[in-house]
Amino acid sequence: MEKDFQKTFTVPRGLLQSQELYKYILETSVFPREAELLKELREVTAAKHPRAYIGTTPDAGQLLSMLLKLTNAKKTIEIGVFTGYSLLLTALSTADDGKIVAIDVDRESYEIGRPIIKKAGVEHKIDFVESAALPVLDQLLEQGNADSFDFAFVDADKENNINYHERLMKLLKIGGIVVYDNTLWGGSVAMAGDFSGTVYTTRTRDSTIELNKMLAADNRIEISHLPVGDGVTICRRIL
Ligand SMILES: C[S@@+](CC[C@H](N)C(=O)[O-])C[C@H]1O[C@@H](n2cnc3c(N)ncnc32)[C@H](O)[C@@H]1O
Ligand SMILES: O=c1cc(-c2ccc(O)cc2)oc2c(O)c(O)ccc12
Repeated sequence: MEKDFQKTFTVPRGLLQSQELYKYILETSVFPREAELLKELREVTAAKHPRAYIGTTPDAGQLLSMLLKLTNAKKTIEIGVFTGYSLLLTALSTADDGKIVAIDVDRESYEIGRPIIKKAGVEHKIDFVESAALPVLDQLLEQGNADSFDFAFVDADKENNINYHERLMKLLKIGGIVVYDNTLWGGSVAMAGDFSGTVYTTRTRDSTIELNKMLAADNRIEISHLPVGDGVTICRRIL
């Protein structure tokens, strides 16, 4: 259990004071409520993928699921699929006629989780696009999808988040939600120093700091920045 925990979670303490507290939250409030197929997907990822730790954490996933249900989201975008944890969770949290445009440069990782998505009976909601995300977002805009999406989850190359944000501000409806993952990047956003040679690279730390400043100053959105998982920022488009 301890070894699996270390392998799956990059920041074994999450962002909390102690590993015990993070484990307490997971074991008390998250794992007992996690859908069996999500658990299975997490386990298959840990067994088959050497970088299993980059998957969305189950506590952040639980928040995502709550937001999708609260907003009754139907038309959604996911940027950064990996093996499909947040994608399956989105598919399970939206109505049967929900649609998800799921974008990732890496189809091989998606294929690890796909049999479980099939087994869950939700594959019909998913349009997986194997591509870099920026041109796909531009294409969606050119094809007349402005102001039409209810929800977006962004969890890919953190250096492009500011570029994704500009496109998403056009693609989302007023009232639509975009959630950014990793907005505290292991706590490094508030630490001085050089993170090169660690998972928390300096380049990504610096672009996360830029993103956080930009989101805080953007009057088109309301935001809530939370220390869940690796840091999650919820933005609601208001203009
Ligand atoms: C952190 S993982 C996503 C985790 C996923 N949300 C989950 O629940 O497991 C980041 C993913 O972003 C993808 N990615 C990186 N750069 C990308 C880009 N420019 N466009 C689309 N996907 C990209 C990577 O291939 C990787 O699968
Ligand atoms: O350590 C990581 C790395 C990533 C990552 C790497 C390469 C890409 O093209 C995209 C993302 O993402 C992570 C992540 O989302 C996370 O929650 C923890 C760690 C990492």
